[in-house]
Amino acid sequence: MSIALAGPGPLLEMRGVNKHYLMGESRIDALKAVNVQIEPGEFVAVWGPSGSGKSTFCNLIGLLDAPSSGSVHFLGQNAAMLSDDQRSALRNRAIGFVFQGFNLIPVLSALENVMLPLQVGQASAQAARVAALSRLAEVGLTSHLAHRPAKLSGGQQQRVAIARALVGSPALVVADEPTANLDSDNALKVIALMRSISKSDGTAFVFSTHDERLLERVDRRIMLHDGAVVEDRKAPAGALALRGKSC
Ligand SMILES: Nc1ncnc2c1ncn2[C@@H]1O[C@H](COP(=O)(O)OP(=O)(O)OP(=O)(O)O)[C@@H](O)[C@H]1O
Repeated sequence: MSIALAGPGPLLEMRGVNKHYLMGESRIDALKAVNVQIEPGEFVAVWGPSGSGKSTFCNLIGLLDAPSSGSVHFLGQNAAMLSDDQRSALRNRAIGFVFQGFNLIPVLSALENVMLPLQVGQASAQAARVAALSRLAEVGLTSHLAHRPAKLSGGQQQRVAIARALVGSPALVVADEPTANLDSDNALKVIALMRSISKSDGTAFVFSTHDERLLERVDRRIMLHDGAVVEDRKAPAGALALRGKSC
């Protein structure tokens, strides 16, 4: 069950967001005048060429970084109005992350990796174990609970990472290039898995990719070019239901 919105409105909103980085004397405009709303349960790809701003976009919607100007609103709250502690608490409670390099802890088993976010959040070991077992079953890894990451394939490691992102029942999962280290078969499987969980749990997923083949599997695609949104398109009604059958 996902966390409910405090009131009516989108799950996440970027309003007039600009983000620049300073590199010595030069300034890099990584995002320019971005206005985007993400609704609860949406399954969205952010795509574009290298350097177009996808990681910057993911960092901002995950409340990992702040815009240079404009604002990011999550669950009805302007992230800039929160203290660092409040922002961290909101992020820990309501946002899950999946990374390109999986970022699992090598000395922990699959089960322990998935339990960890809840244990850091003060849940009892028993409650963390129950939730982690359920999420690992959801990603089809019940038979690999005791495996350490090195004993898992790339696709299996990313499924553990997805289970870990979901274990706290977030409202939003942000995945920055989750398929970049996977072969095309595993990439399609990981996207199909994320989409199926998004539909069954009502969790919004936003993932970045430069792989156009994955765009057929999403509800909505947002294209970035040189930091600007140049396309924001929803899939035609019914198209995904047909495609979903072949996932
Ligand atoms: N911490 C940083 N300091 C300086 N410049 C940065 C920083 N992070 C990103 N940039 C620059 O901002 C622009 C957007 O980068 P970003 O990583 O968001 O793009 P991307 O689409 O994710 O690229 P890729 O697909 O190669 O990962 C690029 O020009 C990049 O060099």
